[in-house]
Amino acid sequence: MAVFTPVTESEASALLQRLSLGTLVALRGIEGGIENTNYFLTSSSGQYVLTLFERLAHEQLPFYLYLMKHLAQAGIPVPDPQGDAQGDILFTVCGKPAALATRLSGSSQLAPGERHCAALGAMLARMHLAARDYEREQPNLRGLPWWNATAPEVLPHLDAAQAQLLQSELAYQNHVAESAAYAALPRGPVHADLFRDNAMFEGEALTGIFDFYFAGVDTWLFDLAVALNDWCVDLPTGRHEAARFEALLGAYQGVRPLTRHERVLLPAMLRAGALRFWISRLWDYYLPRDAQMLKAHDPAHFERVLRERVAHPLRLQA
Ligand SMILES: Nc1ncnc2c1ncn2[C@@H]1O[C@H](COP(=O)(O)OP(=O)(O)OP(=O)(O)O)[C@@H](O)[C@H]1O
Ligand SMILES: N[C@@H](CCO)C(=O)O
Repeated sequence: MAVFTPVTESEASALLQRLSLGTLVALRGIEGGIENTNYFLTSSSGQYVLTLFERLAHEQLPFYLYLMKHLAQAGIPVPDPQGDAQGDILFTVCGKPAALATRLSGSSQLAPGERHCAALGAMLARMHLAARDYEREQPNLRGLPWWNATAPEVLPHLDAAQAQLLQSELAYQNHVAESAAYAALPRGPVHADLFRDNAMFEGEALTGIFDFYFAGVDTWLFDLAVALNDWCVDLPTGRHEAARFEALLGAYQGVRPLTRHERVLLPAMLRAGALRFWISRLWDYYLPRDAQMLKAHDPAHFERVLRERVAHPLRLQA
């Protein structure tokens, strides 16, 4: 369970009062999630999620929270951070930066079919377009500079073959990032962590996407690759699953067709997406932080995905 910081009912009530959102009815810690403390909060005026940010600094948070607000106002179904009378949406609870956002209905579809993937792909493209006029700037803080900085911390924990893979893939991604094709990729605010557990469905209808706390300005193609690597993968083997892959990519392109450079670099970005989560999972696994109960994600999965993407690059027709 991801309750790193316990919140009392009186602390939650004080926040509700500040936001004029009625009186507290229920407060329940949320299991799952490995980054932040999350509670479902029901008040006399509605259902919300209270998040205490454990790793992110106060200065980084306005980018995420105002992005969510921007997207919500543009009609993208995302949690809408609630503001006080001054319009502030970032607060302090138990000494931690905190926000209260609307709760999405539905539940995550952890075994998605083609229709779920298509709904997600279309929404991802809509989200990219809706974020184009978002004015705040923040790089993807889990981008290439972070991979380069974090790899030396995890390398001592790897065997020789893993270390070789990590180092050669990093070298390849640094090389790609210096290319003219990469510089030509369209970019903007991206989610950067749009996994199955960060979307909600009711049946086959997508009711929303959430957990924007890895968002940043990066290439749209990287965001798409992260989603394809999770939604369209055979989990035991790490192989891509063609029907779901076509469904997600086709629906994305139904809203925003890929550019020529994006088509060329998709195989490289699928590798980049696998590398990003292999490194972060290694980091969480070998260098864990305190938690009441913390279940680290399995790093070996993204090692398999990366090996697959290197061995069997997907080619799109030019
Ligand atoms: N706005 C929301 N509406 C409905 N449910 C939510 C909302 N925000 C969070 N949740 C629930 O809380 C759980 C944990 O949230 P989340 O995934 O954001 O955790 P985290 O620790 O911040 O992130 P991570 O995915 O990085 O582990 C989700 O799986 C979901 O069930
Ligand atoms: N989506 C990440 C967890 C952090 O949000 C992972 O699966 O490793």
